[in-house]
Amino acid sequence: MAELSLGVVGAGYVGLTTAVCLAHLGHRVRCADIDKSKVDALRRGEVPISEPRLPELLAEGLRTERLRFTTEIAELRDADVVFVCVATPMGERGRADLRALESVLRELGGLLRPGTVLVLKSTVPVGTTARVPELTGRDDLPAVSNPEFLREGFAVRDFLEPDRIVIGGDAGADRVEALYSAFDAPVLRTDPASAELGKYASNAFLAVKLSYANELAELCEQVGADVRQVTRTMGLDDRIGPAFLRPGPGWGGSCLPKDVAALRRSARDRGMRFGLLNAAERTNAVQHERVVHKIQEVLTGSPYGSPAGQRIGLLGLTFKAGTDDLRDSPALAIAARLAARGAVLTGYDPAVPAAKGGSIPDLHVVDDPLLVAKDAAVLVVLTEWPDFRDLDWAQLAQLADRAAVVDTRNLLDADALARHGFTCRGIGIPTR
Ligand SMILES: NC(=O)c1ccc[n+]([C@@H]2O[C@H](COP(=O)([O-])OP(=O)(O)OC[C@H]3O[C@@H](n4cnc5c(N)ncnc54)[C@H](O)[C@@H]3O)[C@@H](O)[C@H]2O)c1
Ligand SMILES: O=c1ccn([C@@H]2O[C@H](COP(=O)(O)OP(=O)(O)O[C@H]3O[C@H](CO)[C@@H](O)[C@H](O)[C@H]3O)[C@@H](O)[C@H]2O)c(=O)[nH]1
Repeated sequence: MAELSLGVVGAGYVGLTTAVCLAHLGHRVRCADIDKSKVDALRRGEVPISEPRLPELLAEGLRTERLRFTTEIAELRDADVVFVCVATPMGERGRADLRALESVLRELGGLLRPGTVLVLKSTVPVGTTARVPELTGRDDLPAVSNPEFLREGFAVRDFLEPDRIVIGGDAGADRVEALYSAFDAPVLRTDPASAELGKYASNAFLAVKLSYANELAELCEQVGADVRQVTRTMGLDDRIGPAFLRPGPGWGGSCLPKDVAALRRSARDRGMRFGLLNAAERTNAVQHERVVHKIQEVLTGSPYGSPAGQRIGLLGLTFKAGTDDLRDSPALAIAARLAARGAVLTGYDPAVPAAKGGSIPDLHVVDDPLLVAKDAAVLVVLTEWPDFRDLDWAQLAQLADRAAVVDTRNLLDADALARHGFTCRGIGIPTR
């Protein structure tokens, strides 16, 4: 297709990935962000987040001069299509906070040429795309909802090889579809409301599935079953599928919690109680507490015993492996609960340097897993980094006060750890 001039607003996980990938596909892309230090870093070819392939694609875009970064949104005025990718975090009473998005749309309304297509890639509540004329003050800017489904840690891969592309809208939708013509993925053309809701519905379903797995893990412990075998049994049924059935410390990240809350709230605003979402959220909060109880049981012999004054070593701080993102991390939620009860916490994460972790309250972040083990009464695996399997567990056993592990991701080989004298308690599996 003919090379288009594209604009992207927001250079975060979604905006930066969109910008570098569209430049990679041969388009001229201007990416605007209000964060000057981020823009300066990107111009130097430095990627502020940890995502495979982003550095190479950024370098390529800068080298070919197809990709440029700016703090001036006005530089997007000649674009044929503008992708809006700013954050829509959790706001009051669970509602999506649309202030950044609304302000961007107002600004764009003051500068774009008639006919420029506005693409909402940010996750937005039903009805937001329909409000674009009101927010821009223009009726000559076609608006399309094109939700993004990429996962952190796989951002580039998921963008370039998506499971599906959803394009909600009428005017302008053909031009957006053409941008994706090189992709081998089903394209769903929908109305804007269905596209917007499809995004929330997908994330909320994943959250429900995870809460189900976490609750099931608890039942497994009660009845003496092994959740790994139970979920394998379920996952081999094509109708269920094996993904998103691994129990853990709770689901987190910058998307699932805020999107479940926003969907629940938008149902509530229309007089509907979406009970399943309430239950999934409640189960998630309970999961944090279950992990704390498990740790307290290992420390004191009782799930309700106090961890005050005890040294606890945390292995993994990010919300999942493969990312350096700490936003809404269950690991930090659990750390906060333990710290509030007087535990003394040290943490290590391969993606979180001590300098960056310095801002986490009540947690001393170190750059060496051995320092986490030193004098610890228990080690807690909170993120499923595969590197943790290969730690020098013999040395950790020598450094620790007690050789005890709570493995909230069922990551470690309990038999191998037992050879070094460790007891290892997982989630939903028989204790060794
Ligand atoms: N992170 C993900 O994995 C992911 C995946 C799919 C969809 N989403 C959705 O995409 C949206 C963006 O998420 P994200 O994680 O990329 O956010 P982010 O916080 O990583 O990035 C947002 C960027 O927007 C910039 N920004 C804020 N106001 C601006 C303005 N007025 N003008 C220009 N730039 C501005 C910020 O400085 C920041 O760099 C959200 O709606 C999110 O729900 C996120
Ligand atoms: O079997 C599993 C799978 C995931 N998780 C947890 O679930 C959370 C979310 O994981 P994931 O969905 O991989 O994270 P994100 O990168 O935030 O991606 C989700 O949120 C994005 C933003 O909307 C969407 O685009 C993606 O499709 C959607 O998967 C994390 O805490 C994981 O540790 C588990 O506990 N067990």
